[in-house]
Amino acid sequence: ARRHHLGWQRAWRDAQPKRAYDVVIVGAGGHGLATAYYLGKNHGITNVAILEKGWLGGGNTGRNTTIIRSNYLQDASAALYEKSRSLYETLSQELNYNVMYSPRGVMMLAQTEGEVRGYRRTAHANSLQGVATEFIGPERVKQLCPIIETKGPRYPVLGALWQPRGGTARHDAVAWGYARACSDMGMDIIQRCEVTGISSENGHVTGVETTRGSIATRKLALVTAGHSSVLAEMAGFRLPIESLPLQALVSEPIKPCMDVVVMANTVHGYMSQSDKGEMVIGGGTDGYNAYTQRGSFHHIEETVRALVETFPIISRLKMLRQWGGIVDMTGDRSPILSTTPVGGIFVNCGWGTGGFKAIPGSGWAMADLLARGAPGPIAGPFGLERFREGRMIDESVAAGVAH
Ligand SMILES: Cc1cc2nc3c(=O)[nH]c(=O)nc-3n(C[C@H](O)[C@H](O)[C@H](O)COP(=O)(O)OP(=O)(O)OC[C@H]3O[C@@H](n4cnc5c(N)ncnc54)[C@H](O)[C@@H]3O)c2cc1C
Ligand SMILES: CSCC(=O)[O-]
Repeated sequence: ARRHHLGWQRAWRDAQPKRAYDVVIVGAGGHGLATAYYLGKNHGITNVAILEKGWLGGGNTGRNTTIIRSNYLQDASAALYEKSRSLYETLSQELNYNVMYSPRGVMMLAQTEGEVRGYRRTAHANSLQGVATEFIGPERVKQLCPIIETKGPRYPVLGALWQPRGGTARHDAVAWGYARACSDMGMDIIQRCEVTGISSENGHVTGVETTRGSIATRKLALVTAGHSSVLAEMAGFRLPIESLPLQALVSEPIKPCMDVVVMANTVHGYMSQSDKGEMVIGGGTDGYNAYTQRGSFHHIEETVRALVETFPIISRLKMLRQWGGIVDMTGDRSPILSTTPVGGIFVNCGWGTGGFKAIPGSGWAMADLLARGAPGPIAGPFGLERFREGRMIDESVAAGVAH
């Protein structure tokens, strides 16, 4: 019983930093942990440290509204997000950890004629990309989600882009599952260890300064979401990223009333119901750059008011909790998986408001880039150079809610 009891409690070692590693990853969020996991699993590289200034999963990965989908427009996005969505399908088995993946279906409402045309276009693109989506009419929307008012006076529901195998997963469990697997492979996850400086020699990285001492490495991955520009500045280069708060809120728990995810870009909100019964509600980013992770009253008003015509039931709900994260927004709303101007330094960032769904696919592609020093087919289009070349991968419409 004692061994079993200890086995149950064992999650990941609270490792002490060594003086040097083959690879150092800054940021123990979902993307950093998944990158480490696939480095070990796909490439046999395990002399790895994942450095986290707070607690693992405490950044955006532990603060998001957990929507998983791959119904983006561009071919490069479809390859990345569909790889990720398909890895989520068996992630619990892969990690032997229940990440509670729930393919309950995701719909993006069309509430203007422009959105009808836009989502029909995306549905056609998805069918060419091997992503299973379809454009459905208002009757089907009502059948799938009876609490929706499809005949609202200002924004009637004209249809939706429907992805049946989209859904949600438990965000903490995704981080914890990857962390335990990395620890079991002998990697060191070092929490409460902030990177405060990055050293290099003759244009190549040599190590990092941290609040727990210096650590040498010749291969460094910066995976720090809203703080990516801060880390890049330590290394002496800049990133085309803006950091803004993105907020979310949950209502008091109520009886099951919604078993799909609904996103409404026109009114700028989205909603699902958690397994505990809370309505999980999100909207757009705050209108200014900041590093706060707090909620704000005006946001409740803005987001709930936007959704109340489409979901009248929320007008009588009490809101329970509100919070924010710091999202790393690129101009084209697509991520950056890339080498950098400093030899041996790589970045995985720019996931903005929609990177939770990409964690497994991003980790897979980033591990490949780190192991081989050059991007594979999935990471290839997402290099930093696209911003110099003007080769945008424009997903500003497909972003969760148009930001
Ligand atoms: C409110 C909200 C709702 C969202 N909803 C969704 C959604 O429904 N679906 C979806 O796909 N995406 C969603 N997202 C986006 C998604 O959460 C993020 O894109 C994703 O979690 C980013 O993961 P990450 O690992 O890159 O970053 P994080 O999880 O933020 O991890 C980065 C880590 O780096 C650490 N760090 C920073 N600086 C340092 C340093 N100097 N030294 C050491 N460590 C450092 C931080 O502490 C942090 O833990 C949402 C985001 C928010 C905020
Ligand atoms: C925060 S928006 C969620 C998404 O991109 O599906």
